[in-house]
Amino acid sequence: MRHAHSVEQVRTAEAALMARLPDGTLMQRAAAGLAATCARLLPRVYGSRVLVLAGSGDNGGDALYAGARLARRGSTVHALLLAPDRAHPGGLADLLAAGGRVTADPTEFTRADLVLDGIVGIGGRGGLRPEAAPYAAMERGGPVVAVDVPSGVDPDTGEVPGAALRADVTVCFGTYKPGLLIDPGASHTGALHLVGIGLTLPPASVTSLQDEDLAALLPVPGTESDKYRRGVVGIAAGSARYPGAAVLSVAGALRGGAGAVRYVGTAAEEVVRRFPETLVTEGGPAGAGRVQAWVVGPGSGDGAEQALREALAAEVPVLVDADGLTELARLGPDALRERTAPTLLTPHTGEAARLLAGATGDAPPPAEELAAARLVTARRLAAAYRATVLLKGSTTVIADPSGEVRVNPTGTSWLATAGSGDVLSGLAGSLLAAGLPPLDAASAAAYLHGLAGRHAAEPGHPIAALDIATALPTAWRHRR
Ligand SMILES: NC(=O)C1=CN([C@@H]2O[C@H](COP(=O)(O)OP(=O)(O)OC[C@H]3O[C@@H](n4cnc5c(N)ncnc54)[C@H](O)[C@@H]3O)[C@@H](O)[C@H]2O)[C@@H](O)CC1
Ligand SMILES: [K+]
Repeated sequence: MRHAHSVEQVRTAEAALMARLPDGTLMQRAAAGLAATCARLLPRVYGSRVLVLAGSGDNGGDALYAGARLARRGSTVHALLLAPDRAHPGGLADLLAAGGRVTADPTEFTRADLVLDGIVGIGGRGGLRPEAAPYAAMERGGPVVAVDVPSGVDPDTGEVPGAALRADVTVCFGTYKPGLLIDPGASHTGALHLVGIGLTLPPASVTSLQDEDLAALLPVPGTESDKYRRGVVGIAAGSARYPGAAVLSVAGALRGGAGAVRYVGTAAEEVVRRFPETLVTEGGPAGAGRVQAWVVGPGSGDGAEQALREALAAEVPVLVDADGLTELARLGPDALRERTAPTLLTPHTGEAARLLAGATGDAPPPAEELAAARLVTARRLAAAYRATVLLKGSTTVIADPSGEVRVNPTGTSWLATAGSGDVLSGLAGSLLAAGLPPLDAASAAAYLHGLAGRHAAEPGHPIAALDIATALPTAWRHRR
């Protein structure tokens, strides 16, 4: 599991540790890790040219001390001070003592072999200030190494309110920060490199599944298993107008580890023709046989209202997607109030906007606004509906009403194709039926779906939604 801690959590842990250690110990640990990473990135440290962009806080201090270490190993190190009279005094003195120099020449940004971004770290708020903003747009050949956080990225949320540096490598201290894992911030970090500084941390505010976590979550049938024990997932999807959504959702469900898939709706003929192993029932969820979890909404069209009401009345986990979400937004959070079993909502940002409007009574916010603030949006929806929310997009974020958040690390932009979400809904529903709690089911499904997209698009070409479902067994088997 990758753990990310909020700025507040990091500050508390740092304060506790600093109280026990001699002054400056933590900063030296950070600077040593930083300089070591830079040395690995440079073909040769001796004779290389390094620029330190240093802001007014301790982030600049880390960068200046790391610059001093590189200068002692023979690099020509320049420091460009964004706030010259407030630069970290100890770091600047050490750099100068090591033979480094201060420069005011911005062209050094393009000339240097390596740039250290020490403008702001976890103390940064708002976009870059005018004196630093031009560096966000300047082209470079060699690497930019961000110190703790690419400057301009909000460390807690991944929001990028203005200009922000783009790094090739981000060296973060003590723990990952949520903003490094969530777009748009995540797209600024390059490779992430964690340097331990000895912090004792509380449970993370945000986590991200890794390969071994997925392996532990995926259901594997035992010798005693039969199809009912493995779970039956019910799919209430598709309509005369959108029969394809039913086929795609069933395709995802069949490869998600449930023992059986039961389909209810008007697209039964198409579903069975494509997947003869599907159990089909006329009518809605209420009249269907035994089901351990429902998926309701993909392509349901006008049938969404009835299907949603019937599925929500069942005392089993329910995943609501697509037209089901539009209907839920109309009903508002009250529609879930009586439920005792978990509910999982899987909106894209447009549906999230409608759901928020349904909860607040305000006009739906612009979807782009929600895409820029994914963590906050997922948490708000989870709290408002008291449901687990999987917010789809360039970084899929899954928020539990308990406040726990998972960020999905897999995926490819080729996944943004019609019907891709229908496959995801079936897959996640299948994992719910197999008994995974909603946060695990949703994060395992997003992880596998992203990997399947990558496998299907390998080495990089357009894919159709059914290709994703077809690649799920490969993703399951190989995982990476
Ligand atoms: N506190 C600690 O024990 C440690 C801190 N470390 C480093 O210290 C950093 C945090 O240091 P600080 O708390 O001094 O904060 P920062 O250095 O991140 O930034 C604070 C300074 O930047 C200014 N500022 C805020 N937003 C800005 C913006 N958008 N543009 C330009 N200037 C802006 C503030 O006025 C303040 O002077 C960490 O990210 C990490 O790099 C590490 O050395 C490890 C130990
Ligand atoms: K930085």
